[in-house]
Parts: sequence; C-alpha cells; structure tokens
Amino acid sequence: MADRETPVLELNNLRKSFGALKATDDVSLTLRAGEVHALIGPNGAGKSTLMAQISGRTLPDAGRIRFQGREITRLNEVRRAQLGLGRSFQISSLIPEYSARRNVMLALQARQSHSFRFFKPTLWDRVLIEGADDILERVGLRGRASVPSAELSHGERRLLEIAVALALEPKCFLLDEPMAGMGAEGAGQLVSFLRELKTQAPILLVEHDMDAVFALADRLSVLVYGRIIASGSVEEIRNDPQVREAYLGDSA
Ligand SMILES: Nc1ncnc2c1ncn2[C@@H]1O[C@H](COP(=O)(O)OP(=O)(O)OP(=O)(O)O)[C@@H](O)[C@H]1O
Repeated sequence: MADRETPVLELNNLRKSFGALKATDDVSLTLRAGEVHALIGPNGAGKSTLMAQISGRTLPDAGRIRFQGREITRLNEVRRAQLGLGRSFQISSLIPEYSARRNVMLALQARQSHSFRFFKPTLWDRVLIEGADDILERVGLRGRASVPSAELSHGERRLLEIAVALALEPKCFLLDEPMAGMGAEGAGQLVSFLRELKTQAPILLVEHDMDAVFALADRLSVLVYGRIIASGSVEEIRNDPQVREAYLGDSA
C-alpha cells in the first residue's frame, strides 16, 4: 500500500512506437499526493498517447507504470479504473438521454453496488439520488439535475463529466484538456474547482490553455516528439530557454 512518500503514480522509461514513429520515447514522471502535474507540449508531441498508456487503453512497448506502489503496466482499463485510476475526460461517458442526476447515479451505482446490495430498492434509490445531488452541488450543477445531458451546454457537460468522475472516487485524476471549449468564465470556475479537487486526489493534467496550466500546476513536464525535455515548477519551466523555444514562445 502507498504511504505519503510513495508517488501515487509513477512512470518509468515508457516507450510506445507506431511503426517508425516514437510517440513515447523513454518517458519517466511521477504524480504525488496533493499536486497537479501538468503535461504540456505541441500538437502531436505524444500527450494523448501517454495518457492512453496510463489509463490502460493502450499498452506500452516497454517501461513500467506503478499506481499506489503497485505495478499496473499490463492491467486492462477496467481493472485500473477499479483500483481508482480516474479516467480521461476526452472519452465522453455520458448517456445523452439521461438526466445529469441519472448519469451521476449510474456512476455511484457502479462503485457502490457491492456495499449496498442488501438495501431495499426504494432506500437504495434515495441513497443514490442524494449522493448524486451532493456531487452535482459540488460542481455547480445542482440546479440542472433534471436536464438530459444532451441538452446541457458544452461547459455544463464538461462539469457533468467531472461529477461522474467524482462519483467513482478515484485516487488520481487523469484530465485530458478539461478547459477545451469552456469560455473564459467557465475556465475560471473550473480552475477554482480543480484547485479544490487536487486535495481529494492528485491530478495529471493535459492542457493547452496556458493560463489555466500556470494557475494550477504545482509541477510541469514538457513533452516534445515523445520525450520529456524539461520538468519543474511553473517558474522553472517559464524561464527555461529550451522550453520557450520548443513550445511556449511568447505565452511564457
Ligand atoms: N494509433 C496511432 N497510430 C499511428 N500513429 C499514431 C496513433 N496515435 C497517435 N499517433 C501519432 O503519435 C504522435 C503523438 O500523437 P498524440 O495524439 O499522442 O499527440 P498529442 O500530444 O496528444 O497531440 P494533441 O495536442 O494534438 O492532442 C502523433 O504523431 C500521432 O500522429
């Protein structure tokens, strides 16, 4: 079992090629309790491929992944999710015709069905409804609980995806571009929310919105052509000449 010193997530020398293309080239990084570790880099740098290897959607060619001190390199995606590895938000898991509340209830049910199987169905429903509404309240969607997810705005759907992830109580969140399409106000709210969320479980964040990254990240790793060219604090990364040249340019 992991203690405070053990990284929640640890990648060692991961490699993944597509033909001659090295999409992940000897990548090592850690995610520690309480932090947001942002992964940034230009289009095609290999960020999604790396996230896919962590979630279990893709298997690496070489290297090792440990989660809470346990080797998970060859486990499938479902098994990793059961261990508490939060899924990526780019794959939408929402059921469009179901209300926001029902989508969260499904996730709660998936997690709790074992412990609550002796409950009467009516009581079981109440537990699920109250649990779902509490989570919707946390993400600011309580007032939209009865709206089918297909009728929510884009920003609201992203928040609902986070609510679904929260319901699964992961031990670590893998967030793939959560700010995409959010608009300035929505992005600001999401930044505040993620700041609170990281105290519940650390976040590995792939994000192109540099304002959000600089506001949130405790550490950053910069990926270019499948390799990590720099890792460090926001300050260190912003001042790194190699990073400025390869990626940040004027936005630093
Ligand atoms: N299944 C695949 N087969 C072949 N090549 C792939 C496959 N998946 C990704 N690639 C290639 O691997 C490289 C890394 O892609 P990836 O999508 O991981 O980058 P990214 O950093 O996530 O990009 P973006 O910021 O645009 O999402 C790219 O050159 C891409 O074309």
